[in-house]
Amino acid sequence: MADSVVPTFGGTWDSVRPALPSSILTAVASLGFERMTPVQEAAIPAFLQNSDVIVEAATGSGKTLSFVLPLLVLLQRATQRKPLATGEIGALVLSPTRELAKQTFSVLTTLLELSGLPFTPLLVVGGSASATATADEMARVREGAADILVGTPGRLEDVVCGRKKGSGMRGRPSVRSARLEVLVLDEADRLLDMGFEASLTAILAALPKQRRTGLFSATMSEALGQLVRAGLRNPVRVQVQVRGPSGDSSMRIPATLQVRYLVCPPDRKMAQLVRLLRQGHQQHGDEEGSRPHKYIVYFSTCAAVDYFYRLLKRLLDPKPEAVPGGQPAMEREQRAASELGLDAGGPVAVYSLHGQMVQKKRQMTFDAFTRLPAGDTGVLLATDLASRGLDIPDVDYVVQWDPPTDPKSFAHRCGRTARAGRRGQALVFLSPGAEETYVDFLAVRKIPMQPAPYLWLDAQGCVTTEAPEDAVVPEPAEDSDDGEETSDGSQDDDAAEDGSQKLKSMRKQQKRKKSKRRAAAASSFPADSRSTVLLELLRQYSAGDREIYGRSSVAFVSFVQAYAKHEASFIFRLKELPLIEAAQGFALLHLPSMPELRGRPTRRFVNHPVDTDLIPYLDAQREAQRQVKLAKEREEKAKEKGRNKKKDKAKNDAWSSAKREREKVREIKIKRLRQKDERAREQEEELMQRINDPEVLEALRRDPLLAKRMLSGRDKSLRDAVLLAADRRARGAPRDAEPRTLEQIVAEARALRQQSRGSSSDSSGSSGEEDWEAVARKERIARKMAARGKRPRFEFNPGFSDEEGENQ
Ligand SMILES: Nc1ncnc2c1ncn2[C@@H]1O[C@H](COP(=O)(O)OP(=O)(O)OP(=O)(O)O)[C@@H](O)[C@H]1O
Repeated sequence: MADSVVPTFGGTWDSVRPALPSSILTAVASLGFERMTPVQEAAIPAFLQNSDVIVEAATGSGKTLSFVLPLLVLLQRATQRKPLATGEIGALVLSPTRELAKQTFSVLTTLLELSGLPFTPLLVVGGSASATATADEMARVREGAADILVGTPGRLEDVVCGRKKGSGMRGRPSVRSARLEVLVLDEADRLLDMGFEASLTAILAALPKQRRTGLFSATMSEALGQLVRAGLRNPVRVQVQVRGPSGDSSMRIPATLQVRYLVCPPDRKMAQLVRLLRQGHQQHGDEEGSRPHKYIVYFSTCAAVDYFYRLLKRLLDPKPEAVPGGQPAMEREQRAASELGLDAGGPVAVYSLHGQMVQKKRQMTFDAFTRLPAGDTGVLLATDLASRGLDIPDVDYVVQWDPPTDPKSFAHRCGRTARAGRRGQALVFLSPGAEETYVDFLAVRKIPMQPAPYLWLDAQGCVTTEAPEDAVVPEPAEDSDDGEETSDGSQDDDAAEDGSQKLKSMRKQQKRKKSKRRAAAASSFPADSRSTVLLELLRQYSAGDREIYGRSSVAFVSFVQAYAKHEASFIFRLKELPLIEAAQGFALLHLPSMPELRGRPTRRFVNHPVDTDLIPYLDAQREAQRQVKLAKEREEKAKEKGRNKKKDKAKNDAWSSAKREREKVREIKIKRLRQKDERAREQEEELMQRINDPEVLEALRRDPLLAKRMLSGRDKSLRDAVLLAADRRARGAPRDAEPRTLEQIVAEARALRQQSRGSSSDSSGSSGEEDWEAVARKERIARKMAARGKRPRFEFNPGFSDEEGENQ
């Protein structure tokens, strides 16, 4: 990359008023800095004149020196008459991340060494590389060996406010801050965000009101609402803006930074990234100093960084031990990679950096990437942990795989390149559709972007911006990926009956049109077969290495969750994100089960045929451990199955015996009923023989209502009548000349019954009762049989129907 320094510098150091001490002038001269940057020129005098300052200037414009130099000068002034006592601190610098705190600490240490000023700085950050380092740090704080503390809010709160680690309770502060002269909040807008609220409030409360406070950031105006919390007094606002290319508008990014965007479906991002890395080498060959060789690629989540780190490492810098099948397999893979133009320019060193890594590894990665040998190509995959303040030398290109959740981070991410007058490039991938409005959104925020061309591979595997002739634009997809229905409009015609329905129908139509437009936008990209081949290659990596496979779904799910949390949610709408393409872009073997995929056209996603349980770890020891674990799980499952079988059997047995019991009871009941029926039948037959007395039958026919009542068992008198008739016949009594009514017959029967009760035993009565029950039963049976269309076995027709009887 060209080292050309754009003339963005101001006056010389000795022109500062009030003048900087000679020790400081010597120090900056030793650093090789001949002139001040515009922000230094404006902020240093303001801070030195005992004003609180709020400084906003583009990334890489030299803000660190803008506060470090005045801090040293103010501290020197304050301690000239009365030096700081043991345990007293004179200045405090707060940074949002450990990396940034370390970087500031290093600048401070260098300046102190070069200037010979008698102050001792101390770095106070969490997660020290070793327990010894932490103990050492604390011992130095206790001994009062520090005049200037630089650190992160959490740890500084412990030291300044005396919070007891872990308990959250206050103890005795490790330092005395009554004579604190200068407080600096670097990346102040981030520190004033909610995440640091508690620690920051506690620290500010512990510091004296009489102090100089400086707030510094590239996106300071975003935090203006919270400034009052920082306890500033009549602050001077320093805002350094950059002239745009047309000279009329101001920009929030360095003039040497070219920011571009590429609209492409999410499944093309990987191919674009890889081609971008290769393009740099291709355009500039090995001509040292002219080609980009240091890239940072930002992802929204730690899991995505972890996953893509493994994929890219295997793709761009393969090692035989990282390939299943060793050297021969690696050579085969390299041949495939060569067809995709991946081998041009030699290996690319891949690094990863995010907040979930242990501090030691974080530091090692950071150092390794910072000291990447000249001429080597390196890519650092990072989260926003590395977006602010980090001054990594010679970063040429910043790629944003996803736009940041917090829009403020966009400028900070881009600002890792094009620092201190160097040139740099930044690229952000946007999905077709709603995300394209991000360009206007950033333009309003004074970050202008230009479109970037889509990168292709020609027949020789070289990166080109020309689409190959055979690249065909596919037909728009039938099903849109936004979960909205795409029925034709005809069915809505009926719905437009009243006003509200009309409105509803119009809205539906608008929605459909929008969704079709989006689908058309997504599918208007010519097919890129080699991008698909690349994704297939990555899927193969995943299918052969559990280390990669295990992280794939987690990365994708975390990406989707982060997407849903975008602060610019009116642009980044999960509903409109083509999730299936995004999953393909993550080279997933199968879609994870997640609620966000409900209603999406998942049929478009082709699952990989591999049995995912059989995917091994390449590390033999880890795989052996997994196998042991699997065996244990299988054993446990088998045992569980056995236990379940027993349980099931017991359950089944219990159920069967209960069933048997129920059947037994039923059989007994049926048997009893049958017996009862049999008895009833016999009784009925007997009764019917008796009732065949023509006189009784006649009477029954004549008085059907009474007959019905009696036969239905509500009046047992008929039974007596039958008995009487039987008696009369037995006695050979003559029939009356006049036909008798049923009532007369019954009355006679009753009288007779009374007589016979008086003279004979009760047994005859009881047998009579049984007969009458049988009569009632008989009548019921007759009715049932009639309903079934059968004739009763006995002839009995009292001459009425139920309905007639009831209705009368
Ligand atoms: N006067 C100067 N002349 C030349 N280089 C300078 C000068 N001042 C600072 N630099 C260099 O510019 C680079 C960027 O400086 P610095 O890290 O202070 O930027 P910054 O404005 O704090 O950026 P950010 O907003 O990203 O934190 C550093 O490498 C630093 O050494």
